Formats: sequence, C-alpha cells, structure tokens
Amino acid sequence: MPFPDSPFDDFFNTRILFQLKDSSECLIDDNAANETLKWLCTSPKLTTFRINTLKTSKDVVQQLIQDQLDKIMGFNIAKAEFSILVDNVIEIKHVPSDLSSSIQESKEIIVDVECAAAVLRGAHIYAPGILGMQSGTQLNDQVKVYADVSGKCKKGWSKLYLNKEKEFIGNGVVQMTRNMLFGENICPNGIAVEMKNVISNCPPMGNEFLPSGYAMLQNLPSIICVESLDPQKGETIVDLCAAPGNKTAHIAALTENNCKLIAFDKTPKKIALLNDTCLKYEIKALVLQQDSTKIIQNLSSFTNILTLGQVDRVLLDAPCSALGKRPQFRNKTTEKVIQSYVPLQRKLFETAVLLLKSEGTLVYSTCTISLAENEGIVAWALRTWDCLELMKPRNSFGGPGWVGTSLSETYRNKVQRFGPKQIVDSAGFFIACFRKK
Ligand SMILES: C[S@@+](CC[C@H](N)C(=O)[O-])C[C@H]1O[C@@H](n2cnc3c(N)ncnc32)[C@H](O)[C@@H]1O
Repeated sequence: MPFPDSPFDDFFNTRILFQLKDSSECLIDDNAANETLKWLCTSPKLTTFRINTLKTSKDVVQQLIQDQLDKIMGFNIAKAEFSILVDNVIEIKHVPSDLSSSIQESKEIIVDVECAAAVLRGAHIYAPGILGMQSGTQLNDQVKVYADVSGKCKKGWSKLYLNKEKEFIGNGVVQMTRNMLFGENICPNGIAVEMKNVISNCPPMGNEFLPSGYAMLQNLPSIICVESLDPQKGETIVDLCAAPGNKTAHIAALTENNCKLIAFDKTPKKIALLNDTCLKYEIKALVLQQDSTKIIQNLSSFTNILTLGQVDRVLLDAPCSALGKRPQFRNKTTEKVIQSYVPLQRKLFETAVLLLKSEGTLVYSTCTISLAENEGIVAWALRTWDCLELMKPRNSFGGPGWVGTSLSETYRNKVQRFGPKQIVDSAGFFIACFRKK
C-alpha cells in the first residue's frame, strides 16, 4: 500500500498535536501517537450515506445504491447495508486490495496528493488535479493513475514520471486529452479521468450515483455529531458555522423541517454553498452571512430572530486545523496555523454559551485531532463557565478523550474521539456535548 507513516515531514514537531502549548509533558505514549499519524495516512474502510428523509425513504435509497454498486463493482461484490449504529444511514464496507496485478501496459496519469486522496474516497479525477499525462494518450484510453507523493511533478508533464515517490492508486478511462488539459489559455474543469477501480476498493461515485438530494455522502462521525445534538421539533436551533450545510441539512431532516433553524457562516462564497444545499435537500432554514463571533454585539440586527439566552440548541462545528481528513499523503500545515484556531474557537464558544437557554444543549465538534482544539477547548470551557455541564450523549460511539489536559477520566469518557482501532473506521473527529444548567 502506498501510504506513508505520517502525513507530516521530518521538520514538523508532531508533539504539538498531542500536548497543550504551555505544557512540557506529552502524555500520549509514542506508540499511540505514531499509530494515529499512520492511521491518518490510510483510507477509511467505510463509506456512509445519510438518507435525506425529507425527500425520500431509506428503502428506496438502499436499492438505488445497491443497483449502482452492482453496476460499478460487479453483481453482489459490494453491499449497501443499513448502519446498525445510526438510523437512516447506508454504509458500504470496503477492504483495500492489491490491484498491482491489474496494472496493465497502459499509459500513466500523475495526480496531486489532494486529488489522489479524493479518488481513494470514491471521486473521479477532475481536471485541476492532473499534473501529468503521457504524450499520445487518447480519449477513452485505459490509464494507470499515480499519486505524486514527492510533490515534485511539474504541471503538464508529458513523459513517464520516474520518481520513486509515485504511488499507484487505481485504473481509469481518459475523458480529456492533453490539449484539453494543458493547452494555452485553458482552465479546464470537469471529469478528466473516470475511475474504474481504486486500491481502497471504495466504489467510484459520480454525480449521477443517486438522484439529486436523495442522500448525502457524509462521514459517520459527522452524522453522529448531529445525533448528539438531538434536535427536536418546535425548537430554536442555531448552527453557528454552517457552510456548506451538511449538518444543517441533518438537523432539518431530524426535525422534519419543523424547527426554527438559523444557519450562520462568515464567508459569502460559503453562504452560496449553504443556500445550494438548502435547495438541493429541501431544507427550511434562515441562512445568514455573519461573523458568529460578533452575533452578540450585533444582536439588535437580529430582532425577532434571536434572543440572548433563548436558544434551545447550538451546534458549533468549529473552524479547525482539519487534520482528521483521511487519507492524507502529505500535509504542509505549520505549528502556527494549528495554534491560530484556539482563540477563534474560544470566541465562537462564548457566543454559543450566551445564546443558549437554561437546559439548552451545545455541541462542540471539530474534524481535527489536536489536543488543544478538542479536549483543550472542553477543559477551558468547563473552567470558564460554571453553568456548563459535560454530557455523554445517549448514543455515543467515539472513543474517550486523550489525556494531557485538566479533564478527569470521567470527563474524558463523556467526549467522543474518533481515531484508530474503533468500531467506526472513518475520519478523525471530536464531539463534546454540554448542557447549560
Ligand atoms: C468545519 S466548517 C463547517 C462545516 C459545516 N458545519 C457542515 O457540516 O457542512 C467551518 C465553517 O466555519 C466558517 N467560519 C469560520 N470562521 C467563522 C466565523 N467567525 N463565523 C462564522 N463562520 C465561520 C467557515 O466558513 C466554514 O464554513
């Protein structure tokens, strides 16, 4: 398998992921740390779809996905099964396979590592991800696809790429020629190579995989996150960092569009994505472009929409260093970038607490692994607000929190950390659920 032992280069101080900034002690043992880094580099063995019950039913979606799997992978090779953990979720399990025997005498395509990671999760190859295509490659040619793990392949490469750090990831069929990809004044988009098989054995899934809005491809921890929020009909629910709206859509589905759902995001471009999601999944939500750290000071602009201390549930799916993505071949993030998120997460958290009513629920989540952005925020929150109580959600499927903060074992068992060796083999994710006393 092509995966490295860590997505970070040798100069990156990985200890900052496992300890707080001012602490000299790293309490997670080296084996556990190395295991986590290695796990990040591998592909999840589970692909999950959350069924949009606002638009269709679970049986319809299961049959549609099974039909697609039979068409793509061969009859009865892969199964679309209902998750035993969460309602309205279809899962496809896939064990990585050694496709080396399927490497044919065909031309090769080189893609960047971000594109390669998406391909291993079921994407086709979009034009911007291609770095190299051998001269003479024709439309509809079968090709071998390699990831440029070294990051050294020049855009437009036309020969065999003789770099030891290229890794085979699968086979596909060409949909765009070199001219269409690299011709002058061209900025191509769309599918350039349609994948036929990949070493993660995840089925290649294009836009036509399911009718629009029937189901959402979503990692299981992200689904469990909204299950932990437990939204109820008739409630006022705020999603503070909502775009592109995957969790907003889930809240709407669980409440059958029967709640006052307010979805904020800071960035105009992302608000457009959020609106698209609402349209596609038939969600009723009030979408507002707003820096959520400033909601309290701008409260007068939300008269009749929001009142301090009156919100039943707040979801804070915080901006974070996003180090939980899988698989990762190479990650160029820096210590400074990782540490920049904690102050923002604290400010957003403060907004969440002030909006929440007594007995209200707050879910804090991230798609990253660092101790500071996860257990560190929970420990800080419990120190800062006496009114907050850490809760263990009814359906809790993640592992315990890491040591290294002031959180006791009891508290560490109330949060959900998704990492290696767990029943859910998905992306790295963290969930903490609070009640306001
Ligand atoms: C992890 S993503 C949210 C994903 C989303 N909850 C979903 O499931 O589709 C974090 C989001 O926070 C937004 N964001 C960052 N800073 C923000 C701020 N100060 N106020 C509001 N949104 C912010 C980003 O634009 C980004 O869309």
